[in-house]
Amino acid sequence: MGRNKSAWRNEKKGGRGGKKGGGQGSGKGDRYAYVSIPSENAKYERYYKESGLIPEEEWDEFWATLKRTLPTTFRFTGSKGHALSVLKTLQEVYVPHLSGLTWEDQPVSPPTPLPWFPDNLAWTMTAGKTVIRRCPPFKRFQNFLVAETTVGNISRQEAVSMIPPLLMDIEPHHAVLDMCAAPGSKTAQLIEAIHAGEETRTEEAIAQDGPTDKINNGGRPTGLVIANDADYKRSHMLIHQTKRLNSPNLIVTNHDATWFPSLLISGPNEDKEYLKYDRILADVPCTGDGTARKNYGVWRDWSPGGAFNLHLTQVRILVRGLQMLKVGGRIIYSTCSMNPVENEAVLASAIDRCGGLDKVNIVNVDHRLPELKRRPGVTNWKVFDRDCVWFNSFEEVEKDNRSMERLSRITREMFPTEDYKELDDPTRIPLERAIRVYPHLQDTGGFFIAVLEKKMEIKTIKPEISGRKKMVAMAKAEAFKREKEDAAVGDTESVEIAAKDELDEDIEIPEAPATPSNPEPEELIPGAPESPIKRKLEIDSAPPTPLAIKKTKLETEVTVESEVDIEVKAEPEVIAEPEAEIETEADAISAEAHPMPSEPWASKKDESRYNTPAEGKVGRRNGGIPIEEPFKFLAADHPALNHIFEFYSLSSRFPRNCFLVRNAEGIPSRAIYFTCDLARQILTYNEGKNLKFVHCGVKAFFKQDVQELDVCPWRIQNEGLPIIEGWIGEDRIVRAKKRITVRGLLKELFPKVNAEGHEGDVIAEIEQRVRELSMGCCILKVGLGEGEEEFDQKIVLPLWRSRFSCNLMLPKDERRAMLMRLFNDEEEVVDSTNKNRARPRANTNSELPDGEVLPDSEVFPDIEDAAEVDPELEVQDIEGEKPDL
Ligand SMILES: C[S@@+](CC[C@H](N)C(=O)[O-])C[C@H]1O[C@@H](n2cnc3c(N)ncnc32)[C@H](O)[C@@H]1O
Repeated sequence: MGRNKSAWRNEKKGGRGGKKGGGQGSGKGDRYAYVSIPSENAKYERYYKESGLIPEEEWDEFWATLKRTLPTTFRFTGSKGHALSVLKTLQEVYVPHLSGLTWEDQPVSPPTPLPWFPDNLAWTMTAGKTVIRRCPPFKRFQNFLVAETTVGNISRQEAVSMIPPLLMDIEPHHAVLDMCAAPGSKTAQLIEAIHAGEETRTEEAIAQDGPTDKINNGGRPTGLVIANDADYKRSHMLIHQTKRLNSPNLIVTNHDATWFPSLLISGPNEDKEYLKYDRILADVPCTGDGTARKNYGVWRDWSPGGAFNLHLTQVRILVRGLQMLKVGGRIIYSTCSMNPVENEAVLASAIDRCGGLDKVNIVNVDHRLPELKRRPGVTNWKVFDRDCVWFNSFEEVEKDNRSMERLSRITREMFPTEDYKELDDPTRIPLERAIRVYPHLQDTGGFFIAVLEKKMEIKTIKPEISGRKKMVAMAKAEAFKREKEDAAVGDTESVEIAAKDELDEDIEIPEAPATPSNPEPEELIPGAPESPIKRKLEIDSAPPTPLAIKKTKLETEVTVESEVDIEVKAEPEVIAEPEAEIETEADAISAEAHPMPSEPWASKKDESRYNTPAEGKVGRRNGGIPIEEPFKFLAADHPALNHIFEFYSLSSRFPRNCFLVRNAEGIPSRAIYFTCDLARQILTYNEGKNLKFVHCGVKAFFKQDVQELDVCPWRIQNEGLPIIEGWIGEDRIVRAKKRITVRGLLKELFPKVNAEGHEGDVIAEIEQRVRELSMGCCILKVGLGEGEEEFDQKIVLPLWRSRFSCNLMLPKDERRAMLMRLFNDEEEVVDSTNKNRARPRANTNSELPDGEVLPDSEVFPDIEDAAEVDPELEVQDIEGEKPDL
């Protein structure tokens, strides 16, 4: 945020330090002009120039590309049928209008698909911000992108960041762990993969007869994604980022991935066992030096020591992931760094610790994504120390006579061993199977990816040699040596033994990662506001908690002992903060999850999020530790569920045991959430074990104030609708075919039920059917029509039948997105009744004229969520909030 702002401010001022011109396609219309940020860092340049990683003949192009602003890339939500129709709109409506344009006499390119991404589902766009804001066809395109992003059909994501999930081959039954998930762009892809093909499978399942549906689970996936991040606030960004996907197959956790706890689930014989994952993503914290094209902080803060700091944490995360993986399962290790110390050295070290190639190997993925230009992982590299001295081996470090403090963080594991270099040695680790993506190859950021497969259970983990302990040992040894030399007595052998003892001791107690009481040297952790380096720092500088104290012991368990399933015992109880409240908090700190305010298609909502400091709405805390509401499952025969199943004639094949609420009493007082069976097992079997679950479940039903006793107060939430709609009985369904009906319902709030034959009768087609319906929630199903006036796609929307009107329960931004997509209508939604303006303070309907029911939570979703937790908050917030009319 800060970085980009300053970058653009600099540009307006004429810039400082940035080079001008050059590069392919440079011109006013394209982004291919050097941006005037100080894209200079002598050490960074020297490191990559002298590293030998980039062939000499490619250097100029590599370096020039790194200095250019990254093109904007975005992705369609592949698992949603809806999103595919949005892709069609892009291809058939927008691209033709954006082709062949010039701006200020310069050609401007239309968006094009990323050649290596399957099914044209990801696109790249080089048009600059000025063009997007000022050139009318691009401006219209921007509106389209904003609208579709808001409703979850499009996600803005850096191109290279899309690669790891594509190599995971996730299937709907997989248990997937995303160890370092925030802000969640890859998590979204993992969730989409879990839900791939669900729409078709569900339709087939619904069409089947029969009382039970155990085998195909009603078409729903049986797998699960667990998205974890060690940073509490960032773990809540995950909720925000994934919310648009409405997945019941998601749990968000907040643990340090180096000792991610083992989770109990049902075993095959009614017993319990620890969950092992089919797929794991370890997209670890890194220096992020491949992100210089979008992260100004890299230019400002890159230093050779950054990689040393992170190497050990990266190894530990990967080793813990390998422990938790099923035999035959795959873990993807990735970073947005190009430095071998954070990449190949980590792979080699983790494989070695796990027992070598018999246990874990690197999978050859050369044939995958054939259009992706890449370079193989390196088998030989040098290490550049903080004084910009190159070392070819650890022996050279040991011989160096500069102060130990200067060399302390360099460990043997950071170097290639001789056998990596022997390409024909079948026992060496095939590091060349990893993927290196360099910016100049396909106009992207720099990235590293490796796919690892677990071949056998890992029984023992080889210990690590800690840099810090080594430093102490070596410093002591050196001091001792000097002492001896000074005294002209002593033998060098005893000095070596002293050092060795320290190193051995190190094996017993691995080094704890940096904490406030164990800070990193400042030079090594520069704090660029949005840099990944800063992100690491944020975690390290979190207030000390009992959790941090516990770390050392648990890390010892992970890295030294045989594979022990970790059960967290000593952490203080952590209870969920009310989600809505935290989302607000997370909104303010979101650095990466959303388009930056300066992004041309960042929505207003996103911009305000960035402009709002994280203050005011602080969640409840217990001694600095966030308080989370527990997840309580409703009994299958709970009266609220009985009422719901009866009112909506919900099929008996729809599972009743996966509904939950978020309060300690387990009372369905406001919202009822739905999740999958594996998530249910995890949340119930691991309850009371101090695990930090921060999110699970899709809001399926919400309790509405109703005027009459026989009206079911449980209305279907829009986010839960896709999961439930197919199982609802005909009694609560209104069917339509005509475009005019859909448009009218989207365009107008509270259209009259009794306007038959009068002007403004927007629901003529369904009026009779709506009159027959009893009051309350129902669903509108628009079928596949063939006539000219009919719709050619399926739509299902929640509808509320009031005494005098029927109203779609959709937030305005969703109405706008649909109006734009389906009818190319960019005009405002109308409220012909004007009733919202006289909206009462609280969300009671009794004060409304004509007995209308306002779907409050749809108009004010955050407020209602917050109100669920604290009734006082409800009144205060509603008073303070201005309806967006
Ligand atoms: C490179 S980012 C992950 C990006 C993410 N996978 C995505 O695609 O949006 C690294 C994340 O790791 C988190 N992190 C840092 N140290 C961690 C640890 N020890 N355990 C778990 N997460 C950690 C950071 O908070 C940060 O969100």
